[in-house]
Amino acid sequence: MQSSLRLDTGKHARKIDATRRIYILSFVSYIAGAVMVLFGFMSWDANALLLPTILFGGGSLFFANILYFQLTKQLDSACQIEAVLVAIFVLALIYHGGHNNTALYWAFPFPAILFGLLGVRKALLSNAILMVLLIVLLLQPDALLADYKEAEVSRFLVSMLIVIVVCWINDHFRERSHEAMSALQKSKDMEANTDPLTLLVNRRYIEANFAQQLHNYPQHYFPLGVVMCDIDHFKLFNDQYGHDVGDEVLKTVADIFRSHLRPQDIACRNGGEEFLLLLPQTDLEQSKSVAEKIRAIMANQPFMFGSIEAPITASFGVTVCQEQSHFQAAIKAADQQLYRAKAAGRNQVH
Ligand SMILES: Nc1nc2c(ncn2[C@@H]2O[C@H](COP(=O)(O)OP(=O)(O)OP(=O)(O)O)[C@@H](O)[C@H]2O)c(=O)[nH]1
Repeated sequence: MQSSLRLDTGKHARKIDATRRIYILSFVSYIAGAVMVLFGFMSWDANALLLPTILFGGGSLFFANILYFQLTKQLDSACQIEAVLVAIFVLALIYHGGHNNTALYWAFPFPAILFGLLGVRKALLSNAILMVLLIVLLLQPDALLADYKEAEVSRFLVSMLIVIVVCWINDHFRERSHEAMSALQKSKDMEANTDPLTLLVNRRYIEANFAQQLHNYPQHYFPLGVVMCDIDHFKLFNDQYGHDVGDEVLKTVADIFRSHLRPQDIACRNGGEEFLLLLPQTDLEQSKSVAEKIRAIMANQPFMFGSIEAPITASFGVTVCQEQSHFQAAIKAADQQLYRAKAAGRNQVH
């Protein structure tokens, strides 16, 4: 029987995070691409083609990458390609010096862009690589086309380092707080969907989450065996042994479901001493034989608790559901079958 609830808690958060990355990818590609092409025109000089080439080339590659993303929807690869483009562009621009040697100023937004595109760990690594390459490049002024002042270079490197560290701290704790919030939400959802006594799912889970699963993935579920199970004469048991011992019976019954149903089957505490078993891809005949197996296990294994040893039996109503729109009707039909099993003398499957 399924041991953990299938809840869509994290899915929504992941979707929002993907949207954030798509915004950054689009912003960098379209805006930075357009700015680079514009600067390419502005710095056009037939005798000095390197800077316009860097700018036109960079701009076109950014446009090509966003086109690649639009066509393939491969967000991870598009972000990784974008990060490589960003790094190459920064290095090329700093090597050249840009217009009037102003290239160093343009490097400052890129650590934040890398964090936005790649997530904390990969961004930290790529920023560290970028930083090392910048240091190697800038500490060999003779190898550069640009002409930076010594004081300018040292202040640039220190400020870049500060920007990277601040971005890293910011993103690291943003990610940690998201993880904590999503864990909290998950545990709240689990609590709301679980019966605290038996730790089986409750009716709320069936009506909200499971019904949605049926809608989303009908091929995984239908035909769906629907079994309603109710402990016989439970009131008498409670009256004779006390409510606490009755609780132990409910827990024992839940353990029987956990040990004897398949991982994909779902056992729900429907309320009181009534349970609903949902058996994916199981026809009526198979569902009846599952119910019969559980009935026999319960009937042949007396309930033991301390010095108490008492027989426990249950009655079962079985039906099968073929499509989502009949789900509630199938539960009702299983309930009517259960009523017949009770009326026919209990401890039986109908
Ligand atoms: N111990 C315990 N008892 C519960 C719990 N929830 C419901 N019950 C009891 O379950 C009993 C159900 O009684 P009835 O609905 O009359 O059914 P029954 O005695 O099992 O009789 P049949 O279903 O006709 O066989 C009631 O006495 C409820 O108090 C619970 O969480 N713990």
